[in-house]
Amino acid sequence: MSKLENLGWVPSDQVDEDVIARVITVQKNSYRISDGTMDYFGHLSGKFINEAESSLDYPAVGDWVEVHKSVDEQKAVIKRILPRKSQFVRQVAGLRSDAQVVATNIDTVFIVNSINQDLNLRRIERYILLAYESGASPVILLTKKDSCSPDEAADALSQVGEVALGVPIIMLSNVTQEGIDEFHHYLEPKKTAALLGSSGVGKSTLVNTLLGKEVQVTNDIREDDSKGRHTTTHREMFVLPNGAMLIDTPGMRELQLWDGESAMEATFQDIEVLEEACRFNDCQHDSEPGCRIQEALEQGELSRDRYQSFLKLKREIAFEKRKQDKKLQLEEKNKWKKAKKSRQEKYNFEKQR
Ligand SMILES: Nc1nc2c(ncn2[C@@H]2O[C@H](COP(=O)(O)OP(=O)(O)OP(=O)(O)O)[C@@H](O)[C@H]2O)c(=O)[nH]1
Ligand SMILES: [Zn+2]
Repeated sequence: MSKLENLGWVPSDQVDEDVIARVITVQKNSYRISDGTMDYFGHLSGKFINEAESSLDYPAVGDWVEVHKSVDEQKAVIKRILPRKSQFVRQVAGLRSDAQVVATNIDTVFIVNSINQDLNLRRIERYILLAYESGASPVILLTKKDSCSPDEAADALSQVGEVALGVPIIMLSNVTQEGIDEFHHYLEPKKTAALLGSSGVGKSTLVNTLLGKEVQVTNDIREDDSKGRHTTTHREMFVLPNGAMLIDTPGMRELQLWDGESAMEATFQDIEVLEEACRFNDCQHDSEPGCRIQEALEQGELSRDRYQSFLKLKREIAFEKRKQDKKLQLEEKNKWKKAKKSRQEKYNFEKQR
């Protein structure tokens, strides 16, 4: 068995495993990659940079890349990225619609919320949407079970169950360790997981108990900085003692929606069904008499908050899509301008001959 499989690689006869590695840390334009035996400093080949069309084409934590390794120097030239199974994309603030890939090839994403303070159903919906949009499977973790009464816990579970259709929900406590075993059950060897959730819900505490002190040290990277000193860089992808991988990168904490049309259907299956059942084809589900959505809202079958949240997310996605379309238009225009210029140059050149 190749060492790559310990990093989650699925053997394929189309790929030569000797030249494959996985990106474990990305810092600005420097990459750390691993082939399961050794870590390498990675940098992009000139061809790679030339051919990259957008920021989405650059390597991110979790990517499988084809490399040319130099074992002696622990360096590797990254030649291409293998097709991604899933990707989390973050938007970069600014006028132009631009995006950055935060993490890729994630099998399971844990949506972390604490039960006590601010259990926010709308935020959970949003995270489920993000998970589906990325291509990963969501699992919901409700933390700090120790800080609420059994009744409150049961209430939280039923509320979350209503918005998280078909998504596993685990309640746990880092203090009493209740539910931790069930959580571990979802961390499968050779599969990659990531944590998603607001600040303070207990993500770092979970990661620390998962890793234990010893493992964390081996997962840190020692490298020379520009002044020749050894500095320790925090690795962004860990191999857990049971062989599961965990991605913990700051970018995952700043995720926004990005082209989630199909993910909307998975997240709001109940509303999709109601919309389809509406007997008016082009119903705005606004005030039309006999509208199925309106009926469900009035009868309490569909909560008003959930419907509002659905509409809001839909608007947000439509807005993003318009922004992306504008960007595409602009790029098309530039391409055309370039082509026109080169035609002009060719013409001038031929005229001179
Ligand atoms: N009562 C209780 N407190 C917890 C539990 N888990 C974490 N905490 C506490 O909650 C606080 C925040 O936990 P962190 O693990 O730092 O939360 P985080 O999600 O990593 O937050 P950021 O690093 O800001 O994203 C800390 O004071 C923890 O001790 C739990 O299960 N029960
Ligand atoms: Zn309707």
